[in-house]
Amino acid sequence: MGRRAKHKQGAPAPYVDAADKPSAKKLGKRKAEDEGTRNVKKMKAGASEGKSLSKGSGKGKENAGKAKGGEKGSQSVKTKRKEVEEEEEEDEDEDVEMAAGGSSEGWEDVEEGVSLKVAAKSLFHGSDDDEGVVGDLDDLEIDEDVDELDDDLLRGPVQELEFDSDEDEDPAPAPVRLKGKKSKQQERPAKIIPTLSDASSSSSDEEEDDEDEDGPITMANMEKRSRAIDAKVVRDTELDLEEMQAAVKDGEEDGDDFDGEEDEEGEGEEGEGGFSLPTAEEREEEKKAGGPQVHAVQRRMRECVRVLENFRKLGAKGRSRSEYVSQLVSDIASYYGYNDFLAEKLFQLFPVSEAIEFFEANEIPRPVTIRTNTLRTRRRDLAQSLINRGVNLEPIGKWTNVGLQVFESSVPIGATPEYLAGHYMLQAASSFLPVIALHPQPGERVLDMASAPGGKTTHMAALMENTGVVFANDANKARTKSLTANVHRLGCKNVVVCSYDGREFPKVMGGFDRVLLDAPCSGTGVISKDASVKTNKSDRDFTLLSHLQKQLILCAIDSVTPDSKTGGYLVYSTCSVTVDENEAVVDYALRKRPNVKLVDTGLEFGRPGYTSYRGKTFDPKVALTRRFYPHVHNMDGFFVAKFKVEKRSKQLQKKDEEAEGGVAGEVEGEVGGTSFAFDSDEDRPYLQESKRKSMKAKGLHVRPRTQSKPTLPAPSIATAVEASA
Ligand SMILES: C[S@@+](CC[C@H](N)C(=O)[O-])C[C@H]1O[C@@H](n2cnc3c(N)ncnc32)[C@H](O)[C@@H]1O
Repeated sequence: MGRRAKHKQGAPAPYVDAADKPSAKKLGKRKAEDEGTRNVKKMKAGASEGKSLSKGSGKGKENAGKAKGGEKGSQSVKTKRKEVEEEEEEDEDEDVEMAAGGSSEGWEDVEEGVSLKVAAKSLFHGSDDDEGVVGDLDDLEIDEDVDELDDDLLRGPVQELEFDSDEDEDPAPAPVRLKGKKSKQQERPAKIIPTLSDASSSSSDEEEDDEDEDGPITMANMEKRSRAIDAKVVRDTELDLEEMQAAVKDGEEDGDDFDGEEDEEGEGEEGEGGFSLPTAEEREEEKKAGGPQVHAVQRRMRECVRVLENFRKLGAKGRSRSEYVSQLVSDIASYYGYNDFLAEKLFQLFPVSEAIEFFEANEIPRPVTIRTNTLRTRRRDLAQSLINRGVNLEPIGKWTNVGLQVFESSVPIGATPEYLAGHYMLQAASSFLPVIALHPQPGERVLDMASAPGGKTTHMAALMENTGVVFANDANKARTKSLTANVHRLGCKNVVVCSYDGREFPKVMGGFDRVLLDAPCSGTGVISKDASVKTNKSDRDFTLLSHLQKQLILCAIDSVTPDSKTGGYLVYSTCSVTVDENEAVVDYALRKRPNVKLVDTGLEFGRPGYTSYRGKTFDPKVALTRRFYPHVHNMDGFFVAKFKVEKRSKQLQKKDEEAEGGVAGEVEGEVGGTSFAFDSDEDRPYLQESKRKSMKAKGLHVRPRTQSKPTLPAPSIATAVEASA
């Protein structure tokens, strides 16, 4: 609850409306195209006309005018939200529940499971630096499985949740009728981004495809239509990229930067174009008066984006860039419902206007997708069966041969006979990625170190054709129940479920050909499913999570046998977009384990990982990692890195053991005598800083710092471009 999608942004407009109202910016560049090809941004423009703050609207005066016209409301953002909430409650409650991953049921188990907490606590204490740790996992809200939809949708149909509540002729789980209010999924036909190879192979099919645009999807035309749609989305995406690069270039030419460090003053006139940045006093007054009005916030955000994109020309004299940034971040936080800390953290990841697109995309649910279980059926057979039941679906894209995107359904997609028979898994498209990257082979010995509820485990079992063995581990015993249930339902016979803290590997067991570490994380990539992330994450959570992830990744590396004849790989993934949980962890692993190297993920799309970020420089090979974003790829925010583990030279091994000193001895593993202790020296300043903050928050006396604060400076323009390449 408390999501802007619910309170401020109307349901995405149906196709036709959306076509009539593309964003101002895009209108100039693109002809109105087949609505089926519209990506998330285009839809958004039409869907939230007058409300959306997407890139186009950020620049379009037209929209600014509309927002101005709507300024008559006298309520604050919060009051306004509350009112809208009441109005919409009946219609949308179920919808939001679903979008949030419907996770309430799946998550209740998590609370019950104490094993993780106990184990984690003891392990933290066992580590080198537990004095510096001011909390443990008890205090952490780790994202555990919001990228998996299986548990949620098992208990309720996708479309049914979105239909009029008075359609009670078809109670769940019986099929619901398609008449009446359209589901959001119907209104939101955006495709998940395909690969460029899709585009090139499909051009000849496109015209034909247009002809049967309105006809039913059949097995015969399904692939073809999908390819054509994919191709158009690719074109859109390329245009978006061009636009973004042009915007960045403009900024460069104008001396604009994204690092926020060079806090120069603007040259423009204060009040130019009817907008003037509030002073500190005005902001204070606004706060006292109960916060800004919703339309005023919208307008101010647009104006700030516009100014920041061309600061030298548009920034008011005497006002600094950081004042605009600070105003914008504060408005983003109140408008989208984030705490200030997280709003700023996420804002810093992108160039200004792209940041708004990211926040906007978090308000829109991602497409519903399913993964064919090839142990039980073939995708074309599954698609046919579901089409016969009234499900409107298409293959996700060329990059997966098992995924289907569900657009609408007259039956509960989580309770069809095919679902119950294990023919498919309800699974976010992003969740396919780490398994594709790991590429497990038949006959191998594989470890899924943090596996519940088993979306990726069962995918791996299928790729291995039920041969070899997958050890599916999860520290949370309660969660292994749903994991076991999925393993059974999908007919995986090569899976062994176990429950250890991942940091106990390879002591428990080692010598794996491949390891997947789909790490516990903050979930900043799945905010559209779990809006609680917006407010429940603090600086300290990220410090603790990053620390845990670094410990886990070293254990995962040491669990891989470099002697593997077929493998020797580790894939590290998270459903988070923060650098601390991704590139920083990967870079740490590279430094601590010289016997591993990053290799290409084999994924055909995704942005390269940051090699430098806010003053921190990572190994250049970190560019081989891949980032996925809701606003770019129309899938959950995700991160994937693939490592090849090689033999350690005796010298290196000795050196490492010496460097790790006594700590290595504490938890020495079984595999090849390799040490796998976590060396947390480099985290110590961060942990200490976190402790300071926590003490301050409690009103305790804090001694002055002995060393400088471990903060990272803002990103340079080069970094921003690099990240968006
Ligand atoms: C992102 S979820 C995994 C989702 C899973 N890979 C899938 O595809 O269904 C992260 C999981 O890590 C588990 N976890 C948290 N801390 C852990 C630890 N120290 N060792 C092992 N598992 C842990 C959580 O219980 C949670 O199930």
